[in-house]
Amino acid sequence: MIIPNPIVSTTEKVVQPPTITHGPIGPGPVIIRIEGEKPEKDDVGDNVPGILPTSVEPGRRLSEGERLLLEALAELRSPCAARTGRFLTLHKRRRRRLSTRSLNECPALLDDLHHGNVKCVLDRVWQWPFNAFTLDTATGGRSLPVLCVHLFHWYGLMDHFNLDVVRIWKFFSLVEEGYHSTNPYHNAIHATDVTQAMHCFLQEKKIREHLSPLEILSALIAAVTHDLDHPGVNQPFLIATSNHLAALYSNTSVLENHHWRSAIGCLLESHLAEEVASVRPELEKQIASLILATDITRQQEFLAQFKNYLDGDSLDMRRPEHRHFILQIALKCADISNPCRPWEISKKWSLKVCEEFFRQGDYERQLNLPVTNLCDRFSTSVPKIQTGFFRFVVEPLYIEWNRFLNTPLSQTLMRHLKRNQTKWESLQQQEVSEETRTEISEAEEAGSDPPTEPQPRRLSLLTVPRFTSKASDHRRHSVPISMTIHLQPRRESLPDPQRRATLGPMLDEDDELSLVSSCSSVRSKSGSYTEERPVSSEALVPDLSIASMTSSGEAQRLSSILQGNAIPLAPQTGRLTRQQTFPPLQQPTQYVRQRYLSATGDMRGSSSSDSSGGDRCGETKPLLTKEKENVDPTDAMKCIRKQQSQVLWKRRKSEPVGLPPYEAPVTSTSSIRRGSVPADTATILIATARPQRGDEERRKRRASKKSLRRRSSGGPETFRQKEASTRRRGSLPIEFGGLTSSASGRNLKDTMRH
Ligand SMILES: Nc1ncnc2c1ncn2[C@@H]1O[C@@H]2COP(=O)(O)O[C@H]2[C@H]1O
Ligand SMILES: [Zn+2]
Repeated sequence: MIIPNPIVSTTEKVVQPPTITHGPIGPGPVIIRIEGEKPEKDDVGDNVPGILPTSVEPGRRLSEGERLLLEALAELRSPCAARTGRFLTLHKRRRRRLSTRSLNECPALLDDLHHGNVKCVLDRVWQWPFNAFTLDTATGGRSLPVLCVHLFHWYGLMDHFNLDVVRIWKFFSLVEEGYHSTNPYHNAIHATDVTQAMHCFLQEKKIREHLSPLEILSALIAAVTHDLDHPGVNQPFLIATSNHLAALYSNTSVLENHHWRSAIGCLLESHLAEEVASVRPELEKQIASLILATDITRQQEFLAQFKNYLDGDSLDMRRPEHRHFILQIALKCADISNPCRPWEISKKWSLKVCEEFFRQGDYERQLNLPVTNLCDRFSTSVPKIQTGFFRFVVEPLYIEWNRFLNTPLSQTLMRHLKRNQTKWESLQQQEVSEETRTEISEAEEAGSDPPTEPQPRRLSLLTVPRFTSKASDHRRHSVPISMTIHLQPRRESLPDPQRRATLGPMLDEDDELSLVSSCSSVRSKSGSYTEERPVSSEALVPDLSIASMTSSGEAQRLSSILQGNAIPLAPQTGRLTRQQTFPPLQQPTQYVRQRYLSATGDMRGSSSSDSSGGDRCGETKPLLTKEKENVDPTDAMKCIRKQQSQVLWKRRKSEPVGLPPYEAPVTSTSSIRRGSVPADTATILIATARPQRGDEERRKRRASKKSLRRRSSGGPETFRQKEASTRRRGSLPIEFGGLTSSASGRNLKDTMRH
């Protein structure tokens, strides 16, 4: 079978403004790229799908005027914007192009592949032990379109709806592109996995024999787009960071609303919508409703209804609304089906999803937001998350699903689920016993009884800050100084050797991610703590950034277009430019470079100031006020810190304790005092600092009852914690609550709220 090349379109020639690219150095000769044309041999590098480079009028050099004009056009529609502009929370997509990407230019090769490994995988696509990672490898990272096109043929949807295969390819390529390949979990492979699970469920007799082609079409499209353009953080994070999507969807099913609307956007952009014009309203309605059902916070609602139907034996699959309900449940089950895969596959998903949680925790920490329990790599672990998720989320749903289907497939799912659950429980148990052992030995070492005060779990795995000599010099009390989070550009970490040894039998050496959450601190011989460089996992190189659409105005506009209330934007102007919204865990310089890829004038203005390394706080003000939801987090954080420093400085003057001279702004390597520090600092510390187990001073304090009593009777931390929590309003991060008393804090809060 010849797989159509999704890129070289012979049937359509989209009229788009040309984009231009320069040679490697300086403006140089200009190559014009025109959509739909075949590339020159040597110019097939980093193509935007649908835009292939070619030299028009070979040999002719452009005049200066033409060059400037084309440059201006390119600014409007740069390759980056073209690649990322159609979605709302886009970011850099593929960091490196897989070498097999060049297969796009060579369908015959792809065909060979298809008849090889890919065919092998696709031949078994109806079976439950499906490994989406294998398909992804076999297809050179194109599992999503390969699987979907295969399924569309298999179900006869191409013939039934008379679909153009090129448009179908284009549609799935757009969808694939809309997934963030740098998300460990919410990426195109997850979409492939869920679609395959959905395919298995659609094969179940109880379901299959009643479904109409339109329902199959909706179910497959919903499955593959259900997490489209997922930013890798959850809804509470979007709300807490005042993301424009949260405002757009009134804090309700924010991501799911965004996913289905992005799906419709792909239908439109690929022109598939035109091909299904006769059924389009119903198709869109079903896609929206199916995707909205995947909101995990609505689980109880669906589960209760499902139980109701099953208890009353009242499901009638001849009724469209009942079929639709079952498709909703099927998609929900498919979405959380990874715990029901064979252990090796399931475990891989578990590690990936947890890594994504932990990254969110890192963002929260960096922003001084309260770290979500589930996302705190220092206080929870993969086995703990998994046992909870399996028990409280997956099992209840799958029990009912099995009750409904009651087939070999559903029994297989339950079997895998139970087996995997037992494995995670046993891993968790080992973890607990190991921690208990560690605590006892530590207590013995400190010459005291085991601590009676409640200790955060897994304290021994806390990241201990690197104390700069300067900070240590200034330290006056026995209170641990903390807590600057040294966030390196994110990498995956491996479990520490000790823990790996404990969990050894359950783990493979090639596990890409840490089974435990993190063990990034090690103690050197000298007794000081150093950070262990986490081990990189190439396949899971994290986001450099997460980005968002230019403005909520554009989001609103897209929204109204999708609802059919507005004239769609012309292709040239309909592309939304990208801007970062969330903090990148990387060096600011790298971030600046990416941040200012946007063609927005204001942003360009800031770019130069950024690179000059001047006082960016003042310069980011227009950003904070003008482009509210797209605040550069690096700038925002610097502003926050600067303003904090101003507050601290003011307070310090009246502070009874002689504090070391404060050096503003606080940088990532400076430390924040704890204990006797001024009120606002303490509040910040609560959000960022965690007690450091193993810290010599803390051991001493633990051994000293007097010291313990002093702490528990309302020491600064206790007091501030109380104060911080009472001050906190709504979804406002703790840190901002702590700043309410100061004018600068108020200003900052106002600014951030927009
Ligand atoms: N193995 C897992 N462990 C913990 N959470 C999971 C796991 N699999 C899925 N989830 C969560 O369940 C959610 C289902 O919807 P999403 O795919 O949007 O995001 C998913 C994750 O947040
Ligand atoms: Zn999902």
